[in-house]
Amino acid sequence: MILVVGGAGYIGSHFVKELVKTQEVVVLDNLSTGHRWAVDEKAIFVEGDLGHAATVQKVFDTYEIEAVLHFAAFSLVGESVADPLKYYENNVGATLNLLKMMQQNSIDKFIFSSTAATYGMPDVERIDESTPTTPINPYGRSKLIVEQMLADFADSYGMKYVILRYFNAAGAHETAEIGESHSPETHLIPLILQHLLGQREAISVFGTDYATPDGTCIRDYIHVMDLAHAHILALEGLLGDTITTATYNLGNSFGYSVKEIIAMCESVTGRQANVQYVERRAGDPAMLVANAEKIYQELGWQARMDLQGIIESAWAWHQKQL
Ligand SMILES: NC(=O)c1ccc[n+]([C@@H]2O[C@H](COP(=O)([O-])OP(=O)(O)OC[C@H]3O[C@@H](n4cnc5c(N)ncnc54)[C@H](O)[C@@H]3O)[C@@H](O)[C@H]2O)c1
Ligand SMILES: O=c1ccn([C@@H]2O[C@H](COP(=O)(O)OP(=O)(O)O[C@H]3O[C@H](CO)[C@@H](O)[C@H](O)[C@H]3O)[C@@H](O)[C@H]2O)c(=O)[nH]1
Repeated sequence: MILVVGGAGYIGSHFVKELVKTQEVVVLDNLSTGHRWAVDEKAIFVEGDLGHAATVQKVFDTYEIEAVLHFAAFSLVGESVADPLKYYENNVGATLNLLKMMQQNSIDKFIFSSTAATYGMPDVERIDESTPTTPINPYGRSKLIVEQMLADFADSYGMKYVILRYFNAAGAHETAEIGESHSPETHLIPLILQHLLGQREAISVFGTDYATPDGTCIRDYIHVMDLAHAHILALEGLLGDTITTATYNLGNSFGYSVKEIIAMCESVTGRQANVQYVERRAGDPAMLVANAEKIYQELGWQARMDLQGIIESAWAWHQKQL
């Protein structure tokens, strides 16, 4: 049995849909930002908080858990700057509880959802795993602290782990049964598509004076099912004892500016956006683009969906929400 913490969230629920094809799955989620409807019906669902020791212990007592995948976190850069306590409490404090309960129950296989935000503002075109990690916002720091705890736990307690540093997740499941559904929504692609569906008056571009070719921020967008497949490979590696500890970037290795994303959304939907140029958002680095060669070399993982495919799948999902 595999435990997926945060499996009712955007990325976790897409992973669960894939995992239930081959494994028995328990999802633990407090539904703070996730949705019960997003959890595949083949998975067992437990509503509860990973920071609550008795809740986690009950899951470990009830099910024989071989490995834990940890997707649960707060993950908004701007919010983390406004309210760091919220981020350290949930992303570090509650995660420490989960790791402690795993140790007490002799569960030693762990996959962690980390982020490109751990790199901060690196001065490289493509970020690889050896790029220094100097996060520039509390969200990135909260994830890096967990990464460092995992390394210590591996050294001292023999914990086996895979850290996956995602770049910007986007897109929806091919069935359009699940997709990105955050409230409030803050992510660029869903905001543009909601605007193009008439649900928002305009799309704001945060900052036009970055040191990038068109002055807007550049990000590397990766399809949520490509992320899901990488987790399957990582899990197979841990369960098959071919991985003890590993850290991988997960991105498409292409950078797109905010303006380019808006243009691609316009092209996919055949609709014209009303764009407003506003101030920078706190905590945003100018450019984050992955070098994802390591996971290709070691696990054979490659992204399958390009930007157009990502936006087409997201568009299918958003249209279905009307
Ligand atoms: N979305 C991205 O682009 C992106 C990029 C890099 C990393 N990540 C990381 O990936 C993970 C998933 O992101 P997402 O976009 O799916 O977020 P999400 O908010 O949709 O999902 C997080 C899930 O965790 C649950 N959760 C949060 N705190 C919990 C707690 N204390 N106990 C139990 N459940 C709890 C929420 O209810 C939600 O279902 C996060 O760890 C995030 O930091 C996301
Ligand atoms: O209305 C908007 C929303 C966003 N942006 C910009 O679009 C880019 C992407 O923003 P967003 O979709 O909010 O994602 P990020 O802030 O890049 O963060 C995501 O990607 C990170 C990894 O790169 C993850 O760690 C985070 O969890 C995840 O939220 C950024 O430059 C934003 O400034 C706008 O210009 N207007």
